[in-house]
Amino acid sequence: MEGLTLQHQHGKAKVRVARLWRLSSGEHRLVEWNVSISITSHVLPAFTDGDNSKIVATDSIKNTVYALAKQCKQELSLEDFGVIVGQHFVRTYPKIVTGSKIILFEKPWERVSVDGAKHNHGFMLGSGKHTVEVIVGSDGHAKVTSGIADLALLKTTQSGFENFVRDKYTVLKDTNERMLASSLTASWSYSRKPANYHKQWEAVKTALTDTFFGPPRTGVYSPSVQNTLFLMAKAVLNRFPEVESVYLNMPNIHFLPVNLPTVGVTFDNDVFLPTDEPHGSIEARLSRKDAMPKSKL
Ligand SMILES: O=c1[nH]c(=O)c2[nH]c(=O)[nH]c2[nH]1
Repeated sequence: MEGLTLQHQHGKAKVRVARLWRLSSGEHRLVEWNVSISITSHVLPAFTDGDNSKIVATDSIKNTVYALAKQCKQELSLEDFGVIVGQHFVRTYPKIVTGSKIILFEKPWERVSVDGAKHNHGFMLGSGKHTVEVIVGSDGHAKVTSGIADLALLKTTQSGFENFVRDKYTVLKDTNERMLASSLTASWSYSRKPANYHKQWEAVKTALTDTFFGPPRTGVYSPSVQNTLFLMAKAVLNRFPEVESVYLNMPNIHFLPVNLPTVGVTFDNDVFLPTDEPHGSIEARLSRKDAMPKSKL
C-alpha cells in the first residue's frame, strides 16, 4: 500500500422491514421501514489480501435489522431505531467497527377512518416519506438528521413571479396569478435530542406546510419559490431551538396554461397542462450562524 490510501465501508442497502405491534386495546400500530447500513471497520486486509477474518458479513448486517426490530417491544420512532442499529455495530465490535451510517425511510402508512372513527387495523398510503440519517462515531455518539422526501404540495392561487432578469431568450411573462406545485424534500439536523423524535417530525412538517399554504381562508402570497422556501426554513429554525440547520429542495412543478383558441379554449386560469419535466430546481440550506463549521464562515 506504499503511496496509496484506501477509504472503504460496507453494509447492506435497502433492507425492508415492517414491524407490527398489537395493542391489548385491539389497536394495531404498523411501520414499514427501509434501512441502509454502512459500517467503517478495520478490514483493509480483506481488500488488499483477501483476508475476510474481520468482515462482519453483509448478510449478518441484514439479519441484525430483523433481530433488533423483533427486540423493540414497543412502537418507536424511525430516528430511535436508526440510533439502535447504528450503535449496535460499534458496541458489538469495538475492536473492528469504527463507525456506522444508517439511512432510513418510513413509508407513509396512515390509519384510515371509517364512519368518522379511527380504524383499528386499516391503513392507506399517504404522500411524503419520513427520512432519517444517523451517523455513529467510534465513541457511540449518534448524530441524527431527520427529513421528509417527496411531499406533494399544491396551491391554486396566491403565487406569482415578476421582475426577473429579461434577456433575448426570455419568453416568460410577469404574473401575479399562477398555480404553485412542488414535491418537497427537506432535512434538518439536531444540535440536541428532542423530547420525542416522532412528535418533533410531525411539528416540523406542520411548520413547513403551514408556511407554504398560509392561513386557510386567505392563504399567503408567494413572490417566488425561493422566498417561500426561505420562509419555510426560517419558520423551522424560529420554532425549534434544537434544530441547527434546515435543507429544503423544492422543484417548481409547472402547470402550463392551455391556450387553444381554435377549439374555444382561451386561458383564464382554469385549464392547465400538468407536467413533471422539466421542472424548476430550487434548493437552499438555512443554518444558525453559530452552528456553521468554522471552515464555512
Ligand atoms: O418561483 C420561481 N422561481 C424561479 O426562479 C423561476 N424561474 C421561472 O422560470 N419561474 C420561476 N418561478
